[in-house]
Amino acid sequence: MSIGVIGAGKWGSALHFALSENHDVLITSRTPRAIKNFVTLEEILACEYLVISVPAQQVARWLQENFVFRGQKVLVASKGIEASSGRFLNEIYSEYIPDENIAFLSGPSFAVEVIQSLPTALVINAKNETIAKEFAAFFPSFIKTYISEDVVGAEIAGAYKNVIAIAAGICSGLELGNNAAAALISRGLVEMERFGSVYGAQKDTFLGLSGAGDLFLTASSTMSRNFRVGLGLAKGLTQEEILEDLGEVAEGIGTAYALRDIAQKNELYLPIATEVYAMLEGKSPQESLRDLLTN
Ligand SMILES: NC(=O)C1=CN([C@@H]2O[C@H](COP(=O)(O)OP(=O)(O)OC[C@H]3O[C@@H](n4cnc5c(N)ncnc54)[C@H](OP(=O)(O)O)[C@@H]3O)[C@@H](O)[C@H]2O)C=CC1
Ligand SMILES: O=C(CO)COP(=O)(O)O
Repeated sequence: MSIGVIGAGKWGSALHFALSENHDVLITSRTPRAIKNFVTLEEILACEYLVISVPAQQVARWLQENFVFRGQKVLVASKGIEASSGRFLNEIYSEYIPDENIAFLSGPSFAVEVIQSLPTALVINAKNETIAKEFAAFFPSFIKTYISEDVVGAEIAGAYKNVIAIAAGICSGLELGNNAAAALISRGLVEMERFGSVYGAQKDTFLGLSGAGDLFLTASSTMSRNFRVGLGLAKGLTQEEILEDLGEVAEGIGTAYALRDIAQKNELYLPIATEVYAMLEGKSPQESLRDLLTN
């Protein structure tokens, strides 16, 4: 049995660390690194189990240019919706990997805490229960794992909470208070669930680790990159300035563009996501938050 991680960013590296507790795990990335067990992509693709942590906006291109399906079982660790097409990750991956071979990771999990072996709970979501259980068994004891069949629900929850986290960061940056933050986060959860229901997602997914759990984590902490994007917008910084400062991926940005497009095409009411999109496009955060929070 062999396991390989693709993408040595913050999350891929943390997952590599965690999975290595009980297994010999290989890792690769676009940029080579002098770390233990770092190998070529070709070697990783020969593994039986793959964990892929390539940012959502790059996944389609990465698969097209690099991926060869040889019957591997794949755990997708990214969270986001493709901005250019509005496609969910499970749709993008389905062109390369059959449903029975793929699982999606969700739940509240800052990489910096996983890398310190702090207690964390994750959900492995897959249509094929056997593969979900196989991946769940690889995690060390400090990571409690759950399994679920609600792939689309987990995916939407994980992607959407990043957009709400941006809004929460703006709310905090504008010093609108705890009442406003609680209103925004709870309305955000309702908005995520309502959006998910259009795609057949289960309500319970939004009430549990993948939804409320991950939303509460990211929408209330400066450890979240997406929350920090919100803080930057509240200061009046542009998207470009914020991203340069951050130096890491903030999936809520691309996902806000994707949601705005999906909302327009399908006439869906997504008030918070639509305002986040508008602020990313230059609308005043004060005006947006007033529109969201007051009569
Ligand atoms: N950080 C966290 O706490 C968590 C993150 N996630 C999700 O994991 C995913 C990855 O995030 P994270 O690792 O934190 O992000 P980082 O910004 O730390 O790293 C992103 C990595 O993606 C790689 N990358 C960027 N562009 C490409 C490309 N075109 N082709 C191939 N690889 C590319 C880079 O590889 P290289 O450096 O080799 O160039 C980089 O290391 C995101 O979807 C995020 O939402 C999920 C849960 C927790
Ligand atoms: O998804 C995450 C934690 O579960 C990480 O969130 P950020 O990308 O906002 O840091």
